[in-house]
Amino acid sequence: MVRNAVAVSAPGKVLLAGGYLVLDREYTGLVFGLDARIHVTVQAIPTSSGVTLNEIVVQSPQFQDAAWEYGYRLAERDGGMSVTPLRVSGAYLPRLHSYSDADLNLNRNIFIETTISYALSYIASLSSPMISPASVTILADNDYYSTPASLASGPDPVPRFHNFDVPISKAHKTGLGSSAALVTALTGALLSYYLPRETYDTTTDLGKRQLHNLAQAAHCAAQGKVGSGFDVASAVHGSCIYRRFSPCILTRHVEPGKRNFGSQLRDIVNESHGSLEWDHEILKEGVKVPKGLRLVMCDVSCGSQTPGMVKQVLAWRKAKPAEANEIWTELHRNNIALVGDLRSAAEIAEHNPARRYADITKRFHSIRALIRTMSEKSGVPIEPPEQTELLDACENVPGVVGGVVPGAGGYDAVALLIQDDEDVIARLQRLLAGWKFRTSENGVAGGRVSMLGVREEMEGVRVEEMGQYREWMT
Ligand SMILES: Nc1ncnc2c1ncn2[C@@H]1O[C@H](COP(=O)(O)OP(=O)(O)OP(=O)(O)O)[C@@H](O)[C@H]1O
Ligand SMILES: C[C@@](O)(CCOP(=O)(O)O)CC(=O)O
Repeated sequence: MVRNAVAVSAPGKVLLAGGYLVLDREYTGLVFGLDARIHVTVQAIPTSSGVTLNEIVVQSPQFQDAAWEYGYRLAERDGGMSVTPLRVSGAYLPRLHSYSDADLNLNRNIFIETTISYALSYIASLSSPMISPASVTILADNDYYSTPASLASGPDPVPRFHNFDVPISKAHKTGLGSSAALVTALTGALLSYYLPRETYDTTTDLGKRQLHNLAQAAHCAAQGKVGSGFDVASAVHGSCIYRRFSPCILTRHVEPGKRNFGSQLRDIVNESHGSLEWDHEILKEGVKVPKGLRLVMCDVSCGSQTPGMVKQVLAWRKAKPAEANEIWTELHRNNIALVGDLRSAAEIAEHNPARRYADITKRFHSIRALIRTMSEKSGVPIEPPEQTELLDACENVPGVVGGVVPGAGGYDAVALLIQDDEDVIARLQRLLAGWKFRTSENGVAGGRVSMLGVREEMEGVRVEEMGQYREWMT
C-alpha cells in the first residue's frame, strides 16, 4: 500500500514564568510557543533506492553528516518495535570495523531513535504491525541555532532553512527547545503517516492528547529523566498555562524490547486498561500577549548547564523547605498575576503606553526580585549579576516593557516584552550590538548577546502542506 506523504511542524518555547516551580504539580508555568518550528516530513522511499527491508531513513539536510538509517522488527513477547541503527551520521555500521561503541554513541541521535521506537511500537500495538519503509526529513527554522553574524547582516537574504554546514553536535543551540519540537513533530508525522484518520488525527483534541502523551513518553526516555514536560506540552498545545503530569505515569513501564512494552505503552498513551490517567493541565484561555506588544528572545552566547542548576535548586528546597516554599508561594502568586496583567493591558482603553503597561513592568520587577532571592538563597546563578545588568539596560530602552531570565535562567538567554515597533527593535539591536559580558566570579567568559527573530505564537502542532518543503529535500 502506498501511503500519502505527510508534513507536521511543532513550535519552540519560552518558559516566561514558573521555572523550577513547574517541576512541582502544586505550581504552574506560563509558557509561550514561538514561531520557530521544527518541520518533519514522512514519505514512501522511492522504489529505485534499493531499500526493500524494514528501514526508516532520516535526514536533517541543514547539518553535516546528518543521516541515520534504522532497521525495525517486532520484538517477541509484546516487546514493541525494536529499532536498530544501521547507519549513524553518514557512516554504515557493518562496514566500519574500527567503529567503537564510543563513536557509535557520539553519532547516534537518541531523540530520533527513541521517538521512532516509541511511535512504531504504539502504531504496531493499535493496528497491523506491517510498517512499510519510509523516508523522514527534518527541517528546523533557523533561529534554533545561532547563525553567523556575517550571514545575518550580509546582503543576501538568509534561506528559509539555512545550511549550517557543521555537524549537529557543533551547532550552537539557542535554547528554544529543539528536542521537544523535534520529538513532537516526528511523533505526529509518523502517527499521521501510518495510522488511519479514525485512529489518529492531529487536528482533534483527542489526537492532540494521544500525541502529547506519546511525545512526553519518548522525550523523557530520550532524555533519561522525567522533567516537567512544559516544552513538549507547548510543542503540542502552543502557548498556555501548564501544570505538569504526575511523574509516576512514566516511571512504571518496562523498557522497549522487554516483555509487554507494546501494550504498556499503548495503555499509557490511551489511558486505558487501568493505566493511570494523565493529570496534566493545559489552560489556553486568557493566555495572550496584548496587541501592540511582542516577545523578543535574546541569545546569550555564554550558556549554562541546566541539569546541574535544577539539581542544586531542588537540593536546596529539600534542605530548607520553609525558606524555599515562602519564595515559591510568592513567585507563584506573581506568575499568575502576570497573566492577569497581560490580559488587562489588552482590554483597557488607555493610549499612553507607559500607563497602559505600568502594571506589567511592575510585575516583572517583583518576579525578578523573587528570582534573585531564590538565586541568593540557593547559591545558584538563576539571575546572576551579569544578567541583572543586561535586563536593566534593556528595560531602560524606551518601548521595552520588561523582561526576565526565562526557564532555568543562568547565562543562556533573556526574554523581553516590548512594544511591537521597528524603532524599539532598532534601539534594542543597537544596545545589544555593543554589549559584552564581563567575566564573572562564576568563570563565565565574556560572551555576546544577539536578538533572535522569533516572537510568540499561540498555535501548537500543525499539519503542513508538503509542497512547501520540496526544494529543501534531497
Ligand atoms: N534539526 C535537527 N535535526 C536532528 N536532530 C536534532 C535537530 N535539532 C535538535 N536535534 C536533536 O536534539 C538534540 C538537542 O536537544 P537538547 O534537549 O539538548 O536541546 P534543546 O531542546 O534545543 O535545548 P533546551 O531544552 O535548552 O531548549 C540534538 O543533540 C539532536 O539530537
Ligand atoms: C528548570 C525548569 O523548570 C525549566 C527549564 O527550562 P529551560 O530548558 O531553561 O527553558 C526545568 C523543567 O521544567 O523541566
